[in-house]
Amino acid sequence: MIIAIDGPAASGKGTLGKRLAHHYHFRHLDTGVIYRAVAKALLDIGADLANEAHAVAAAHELDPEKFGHPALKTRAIGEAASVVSAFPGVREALLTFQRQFAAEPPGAVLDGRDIGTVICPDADVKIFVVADPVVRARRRTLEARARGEEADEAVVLADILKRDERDRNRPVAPLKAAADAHVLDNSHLDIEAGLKAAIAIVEAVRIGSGRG
Ligand SMILES: Nc1ncnc2c1ncn2[C@@H]1O[C@H](COP(=O)(O)OP(=O)(O)OP(=O)(O)O)[C@@H](O)[C@H]1O
Ligand SMILES: Nc1ccn([C@@H]2O[C@H](COP(=O)(O)O)[C@@H](O)[C@H]2O)c(=O)n1
Repeated sequence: MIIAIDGPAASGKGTLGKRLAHHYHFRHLDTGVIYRAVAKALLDIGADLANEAHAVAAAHELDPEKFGHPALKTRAIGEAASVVSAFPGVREALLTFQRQFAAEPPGAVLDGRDIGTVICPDADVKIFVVADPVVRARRRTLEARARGEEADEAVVLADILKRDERDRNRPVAPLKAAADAHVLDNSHLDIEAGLKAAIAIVEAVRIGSGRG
């Protein structure tokens, strides 16, 4: 089974994806870290983020062993990732890795922006996670502060809105819900309640498809 989770910045995709994968004993891939890793590789060597050829080369040279690097979490890398992810060549370079990850048994949960629309259009279950931007900014600010970073909620909100705008309006693989996605608004749900709602969606699909 493949579960595709998409949604805007800081909507809780990764948190939900990780927990859903744990619940079903599936593998989990936060695809945002891949684009963040491309951005970090470019920033580390002082390359111009606007240069598609450099970004494509960096995408081809990625080392998945480094996807857990804590520096990938920063706001600056998220912003840079949003710039390089708009290059069609970068997305093309990363397509096979994501599809191969999704195809391996026993099942996979992938979260990102284009999982249900481009990477796994035939996913068994598609969930589009949303939350009020102010709620998302508050959660992200608390998360950064818990890591010991300074964070201003208004700046975080502006950053989230800017990134969503860019991700929604790029010509290739824009952020959007697949036509057959289930929208899950967690603005007023805690993490456990969000997980429960997602499991209910997955189970309804399994029962409907005769696999329950
Ligand atoms: N339902 C929830 N209730 C409260 N906090 C939540 C909930 N879901 C996620 N969070 C918190 O919100 C923050 C953002 O969540 P998360 O990193 O999962 O979002 P994301 O959509 O994966 O972000 P990104 O855009 O970076 O991929 C984290 O601090 C997480 O713990
Ligand atoms: N499937 C995806 C996942 C991410 N992106 C881009 O990367 C940026 C960072 O992603 P996070 O999930 O870690 O916030 C994001 O703003 C997107 O531009 C993507 O294009 N496709």
